[in-house]
Amino acid sequence: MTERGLLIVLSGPSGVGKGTVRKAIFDSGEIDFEYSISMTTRQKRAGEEDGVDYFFRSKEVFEQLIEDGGLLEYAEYVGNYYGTPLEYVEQTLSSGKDVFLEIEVNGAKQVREKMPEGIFIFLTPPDIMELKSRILNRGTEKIALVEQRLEKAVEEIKMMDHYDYAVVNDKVENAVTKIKHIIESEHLKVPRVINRYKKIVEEM
Ligand SMILES: Nc1nc2c(ncn2[C@@H]2O[C@H](COP(=O)(O)OP(=O)(O)O)[C@@H](O)[C@H]2O)c(=O)[nH]1
Ligand SMILES: Nc1ncnc2c1ncn2[C@@H]1O[C@H](COP(=O)(O)OP(=O)(O)O)[C@@H](O)[C@H]1O
Repeated sequence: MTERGLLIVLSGPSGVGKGTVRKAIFDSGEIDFEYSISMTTRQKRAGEEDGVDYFFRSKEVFEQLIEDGGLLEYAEYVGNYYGTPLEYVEQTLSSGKDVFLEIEVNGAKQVREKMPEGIFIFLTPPDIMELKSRILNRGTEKIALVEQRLEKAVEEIKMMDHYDYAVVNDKVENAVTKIKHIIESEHLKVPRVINRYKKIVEEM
């Protein structure tokens, strides 16, 4: 039997740098994982592509998928739905590959309940003013939305104690190094290593 892949969940407030850090880990080429593309009802931003950044869908399509049980988790975030399609996650983990989710905190909580064997990593900003300046610098949100996202961030940071690891995103390289170490250490945990040996013995 193929050993199930690891489920890695990276969460944290909007604008903290989740997308930047995830892309940097992926681009380093040192860690192998499949990124689960989320579905959302929010408007596509300039430069975003359907099926790459998100599956951009209508509210009706999204709500139908909720009803059909097609989402591992979902959340409403500043007026839009965001969710993780279940089938892709399940098939990829079953095929032995690691899956990486980059989601907000309410979704991460649901995943923790359904798949407690996952690794839950919380990415934190060095401080709240730095978070504000990152959201402003990114320039993707209107000022009222920036305020809403910041208010939400304060609530989100309080949920840190539901996670296995907390990583400060001071410099992207630092956060990337730490997260790579976390993933590598998880692969070295004895129960996983024993499973690998069992597989070799079975095949002998
Ligand atoms: N629960 C959940 N949150 C998601 C999902 N995909 C993205 N998010 C989160 O939703 C929030 C808003 O995403 P977005 O509008 O793309 O803003 P950005 O991540 O700040 O660029 C962010 O915290 C995302 O990490 C998902 O599938 N499920
Ligand atoms: N360590 C960092 N130092 C400075 N700026 C950063 C850092 N990480 C990310 N950023 C910038 O902050 C903004 C938000 O990052 P992004 O990855 O979109 O966040 P999230 O996916 O958490 O919403 C982007 O403009 C990004 O370039």
